[in-house]
Amino acid sequence: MTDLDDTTPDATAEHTRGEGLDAHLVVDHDTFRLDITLTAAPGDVLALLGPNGAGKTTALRALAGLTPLTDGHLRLDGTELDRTPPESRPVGVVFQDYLLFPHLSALDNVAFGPRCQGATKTEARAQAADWLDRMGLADHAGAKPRRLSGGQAQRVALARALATRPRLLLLDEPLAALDARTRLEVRAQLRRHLAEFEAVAVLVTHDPLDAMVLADRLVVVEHGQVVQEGTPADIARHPRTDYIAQLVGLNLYKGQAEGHTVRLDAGPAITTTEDLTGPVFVAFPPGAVTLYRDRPTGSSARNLWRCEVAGLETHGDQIRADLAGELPLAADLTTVAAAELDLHPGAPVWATVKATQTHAYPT
Ligand SMILES: Nc1ncnc2c1ncn2[C@@H]1O[C@H](COP(=O)(O)OP(=O)(O)OP(=O)(O)O)[C@@H](O)[C@H]1O
Repeated sequence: MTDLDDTTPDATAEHTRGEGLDAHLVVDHDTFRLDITLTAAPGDVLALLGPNGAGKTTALRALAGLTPLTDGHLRLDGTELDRTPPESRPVGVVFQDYLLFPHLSALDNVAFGPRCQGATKTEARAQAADWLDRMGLADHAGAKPRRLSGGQAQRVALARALATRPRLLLLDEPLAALDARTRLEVRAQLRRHLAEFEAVAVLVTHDPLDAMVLADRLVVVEHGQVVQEGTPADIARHPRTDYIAQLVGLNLYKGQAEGHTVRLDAGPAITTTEDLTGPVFVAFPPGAVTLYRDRPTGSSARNLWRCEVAGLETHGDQIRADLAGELPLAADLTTVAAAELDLHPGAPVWATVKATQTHAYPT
C-alpha cells in the first residue's frame, strides 16, 4: 500500500488491505489471555492444533464474533469485522455436534442461510438441493436430522455452512463425534470440499492426522500463544516443543496404491500391509524408522531407503532426525543410538520401516 492509495476517492480504511484473513486476536478470560496472529490467503486451510485449554475454541469464537476481542483486529478480504455482529459476518461455522435445526428437513436446514441472505424460498431450496447433491445426499433431502447418521448429519452441516458462500469457513472438531469408519469417509469428503473451497478455512482439531490431511498450514497454540506454524511436513520434521514432537510425529505421503505397493507422487514406493487400489495416503510414525550406518543385509524390512541427515533436534530423551534423500522423512531414536550411529548433519544413513508399521488409507 502506498500513501497514494489513501488519496484514492473510493479507498476507505476498511478496503485497503489484501484478500483473505488478517487477524490479531486478543481475548482476556479472567486469568487466561489469548494473543495470536492468523493470516491466510483465499483457498488456504489452516488447522489450529493444541492441548486442552490452549485457546483454540476461544480463537474460533472470536473469528465468528461470538466472543468480543479485547484488543487486536480482524479483517477479512480487507473489511474490518470487529464490530460486525456474528449474523452479518460472511462466516460459515460447522460444529462437532452439527447443531442442525431438529424440526427442519435436511433441505430446509441448508436453505436457511440463502433464505436469510434474501433468496426467495424457491431459489433457496434449489441452491440447497444442489449442495445436498454435491455432498451425495440428494436422497436424504426430506429427512429430519434425527433420521440421519452421524456422517450424513455432518455433511448436511457442511452443506449448510457452504450454502451461505462464506468468505471464512470455521470448523470446530468437525470429525470428533464420528466413529472411526465414518470418520475416514467424512474426512476424505471434507478434504475434497476444502480443496475446492475458494475462501479461507480454519479448522480446530485435536487430531494431528485430521490436521495434516486437511490443512495446508498448521498453527500450534499453547497457553494462548502460537508456538509454531508451518506446513505439516515442516512441523513434523522440525517440531519446536516436546508437545509438538509428540503431536505431529507422523510421516505422511500421497501416492497411488496397487495392492501392497504405494507409488508416491514424489519419490519411491512404500510397501504396506493394506491391499488397496487408487489414490491413497500412507503414514508411519518417526518411531517406526530404524537407522543403519551401512546398508543392512538380512533385514526383513521391505522398505529401505538411502538418506542423509539434514538436521537433529533433541526432544526429551529422544532425538528427532530430519532425513533428506529419495524419501524425506523424520526418524526418532534415543540419544545413545544417535551417538552409536555417529549421526551428524551430512552423515549418510539407511532407513528401514516395516510394512506392518505403515498405515495406508484412501484419499
Ligand atoms: N467464557 C469464558 N469465561 C472464562 N474463561 C473461559 C471462557 N471460555 C474459555 N475460558 C478459558 O479460556 C481458556 C482457553 O479455553 P478454550 O476453550 O479456548 O481452549 P481449547 O484450546 O479450545 O481447549 P479444548 O481443546 O479443551 O476445547 C481455558 O482456560 C478456559 O477455561
